[in-house]
Amino acid sequence: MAEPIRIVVTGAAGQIAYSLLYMIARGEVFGIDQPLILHLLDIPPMAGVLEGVVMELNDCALPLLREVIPTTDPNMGFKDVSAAFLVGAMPRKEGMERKDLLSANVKIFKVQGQALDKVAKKDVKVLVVGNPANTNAFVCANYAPSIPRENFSAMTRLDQNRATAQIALKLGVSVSNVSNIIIWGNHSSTQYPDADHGKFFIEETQKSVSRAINDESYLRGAFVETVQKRGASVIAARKMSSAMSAAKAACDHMHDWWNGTAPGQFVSMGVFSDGSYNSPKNVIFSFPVEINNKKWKIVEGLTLNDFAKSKLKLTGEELQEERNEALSVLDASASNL
Ligand SMILES: NC(=O)C1=CN([C@@H]2O[C@H](COP(=O)(O)OP(=O)(O)OC[C@H]3O[C@@H](n4cnc5c(N)ncnc54)[C@H](O)[C@@H]3O)[C@@H](O)[C@H]2O)C=CC1
Ligand SMILES: O=C([O-])CC(=O)C(=O)O
Repeated sequence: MAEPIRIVVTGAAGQIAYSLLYMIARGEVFGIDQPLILHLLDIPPMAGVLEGVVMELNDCALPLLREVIPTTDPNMGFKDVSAAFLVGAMPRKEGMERKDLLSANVKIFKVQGQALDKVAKKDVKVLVVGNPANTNAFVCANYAPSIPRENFSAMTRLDQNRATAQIALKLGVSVSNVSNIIIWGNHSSTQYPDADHGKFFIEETQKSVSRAINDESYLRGAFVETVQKRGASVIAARKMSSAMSAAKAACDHMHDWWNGTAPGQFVSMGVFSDGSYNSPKNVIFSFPVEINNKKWKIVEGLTLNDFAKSKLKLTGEELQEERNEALSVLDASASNL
């Protein structure tokens, strides 16, 4: 069997981690032949809860799990890790937008970027889940200059999964038959869920999602809004933000980054923009990507109509605003030292 690899989950005492740790430790992300050492990072007030999580992980008697290391020290949490799930951050409550969390959460990602830079493996794959995820990933990467920028990503896979599930429901097919639904831009209510390039299989034939649905007002209206507002709808119903589905999406994102995408299929990830599709450069923007040998590549050459272009412009502008606000929060906190 392979040598164990070290994986860190931050916010390990929180609700997303409670589902996520189990899925990782079962082998759902890195494979059923890959032993793991799990690092569980949280803040000092949660040290007692972390102990309980460690007990439960041990009690699961999972064959791949070689060791569990709970810690409240980022330098120990990130030491020699090959993959990092950055979940630890404050969640929003009813009535808030995700960007309202910016001033509270952005500082966490500065500290964690610095620790990753110092002690993680240089090829570490970093997935930021904590909100506002795109801007936090931008901050984290900027404080980890010795790690390539393409190793930092933000999670829009939950949005992709939500969008795929809505389309499957509309078509009356299984989600596993639907692919290439895209999330563009920010993990926020300005994101653009796009089914125009979607495909589905029925009776062993591949068909176009938009042609089969043939309802532009749905695809530009209710579909887009349902996905944009799904996080808020879950909060309104549960009084807590999505956790089980967020954990599943984090596993899907890292699984595909680690193992690659099938030929002709793409997935959405927030990654550093190179200006593709007229997006602003130097923000973490969600694009359709194909993955090979653990490297993602933006899918180029897709045709966007004027409606899509206007949506990409809006979400790109929001990301630029968030980035500028994050930088001013960090400047202000640096000058208060
Ligand atoms: N990108 C996405 O699609 C999604 C993102 N989220 C975001 O994920 C984050 C976590 O959500 P939940 O697990 O529900 O929250 P939670 O409140 O249940 O858990 C968060 C955990 O992070 C810990 N934490 C806070 N600061 C930390 C730090 N500096 N280092 C390590 N741990 C720290 C807390 O002590 C807590 O245990 C939130 O920001 C939420 O908005 C949630 C769902 C989907
Ligand atoms: O909506 C929230 O605050 C949590 C989240 O990011 C999501 O469920 O997509």
